[in-house]
Amino acid sequence: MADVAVLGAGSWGTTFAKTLADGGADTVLWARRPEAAREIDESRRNTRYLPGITLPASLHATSDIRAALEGASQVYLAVPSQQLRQLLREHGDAIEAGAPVVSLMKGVEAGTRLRMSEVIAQELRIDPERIAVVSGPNLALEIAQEQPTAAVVSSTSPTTARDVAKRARNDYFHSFINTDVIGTEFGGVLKNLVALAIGIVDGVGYGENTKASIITRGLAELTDFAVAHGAERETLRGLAGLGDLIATCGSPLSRNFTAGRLLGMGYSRTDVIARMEQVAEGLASVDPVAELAAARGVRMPILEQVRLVLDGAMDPRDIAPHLTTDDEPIEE
Ligand SMILES: NC(=O)c1ccc[n+]([C@@H]2O[C@H](COP(=O)([O-])OP(=O)(O)OC[C@H]3O[C@@H](n4cnc5c(N)ncnc54)[C@H](O)[C@@H]3O)[C@@H](O)[C@H]2O)c1
Ligand SMILES: O=P(O)(O)OC[C@H](O)CO
Repeated sequence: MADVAVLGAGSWGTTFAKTLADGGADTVLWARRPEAAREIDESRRNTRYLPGITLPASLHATSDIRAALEGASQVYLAVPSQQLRQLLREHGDAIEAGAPVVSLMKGVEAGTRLRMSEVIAQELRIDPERIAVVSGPNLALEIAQEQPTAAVVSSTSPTTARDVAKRARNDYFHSFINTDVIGTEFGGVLKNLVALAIGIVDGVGYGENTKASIITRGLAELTDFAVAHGAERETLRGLAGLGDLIATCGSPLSRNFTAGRLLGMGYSRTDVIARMEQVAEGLASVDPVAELAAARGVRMPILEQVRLVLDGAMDPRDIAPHLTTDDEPIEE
């Protein structure tokens, strides 16, 4: 029995489990594939997702999800967003009563358009005060290499946020806290969409002016969207907004940037999905976010263009920080 359980042994789940274990938490990582659990447990490696990284001996792995959850006083979730509901439906009853449940994910559920904390609350029927989310400029491999990094832990309960932040920290990883779950979650979701746009720009071969223009307008766009849904404007200027935009839009480690780059090079949506070996959450979040924006009347020209490129309805070379139909100057 471990004190802390992490579900999902991809690049982020494994890195976060290492981060917790390096901070002194007695941690177990659940991997769907038995061979992945065996490799982590016996060889201290997860070669598929974290090449070159040696995992701490104190971190244990199992493919038995119910054994992983037994006795865990905190549960961290790191599976692709579209898979979360089914996982909780099948195994949520094994989560210990009262244990905080923490989303490490950055997606919106297609169809329901719900954020991950909302899916958790709905499926587990637990008090939102027991739920936390972690977000920020957190490219997994850099953290696994123990490069100094910060994130923000958000919960409507300051106590839950503090309890999680105290565990999720070590010499190279620091957790700040806030109570703006909406802003923190939407920051992580929407930066993926801007990263897709920047990847498209890169794939086309445009330079830094175009990228800086789109990142800056992207920040305005995602802030308007989040605020319209109840977020605090300030959150989007923090680690979960601006911070994550800088990391994700500037790094070839980002899967969303990589997916966008392929689109910019002329690959179709289907080809891009087929070529991605890890999850690029932005691809599944584009439509639900566009639907949410339309419902609240939020103008999102960058998102709209990414959507058109994905649908094959726009030449990637035409992507710009504004819509070509924008004739009248608008306020910055
Ligand atoms: N990788 C990062 O740098 C990073 C950083 C911050 C947040 N995140 C977020 O973390 C979440 C997970 O991303 P990741 O990078 O670990 O993805 P990944 O593609 O590296 O790994 C996904 C993991 O989920 C497992 N999985 C897939 N389908 C599943 C299912 N139906 N049930 C259970 N497990 C399943 C896979 O086997 C794999 O172990 C995403 O929402 C992502 O946005 C990732
Ligand atoms: O690889 P991405 O594009 O999913 O980005 C990973 C993290 O969210 C960066 O903070």
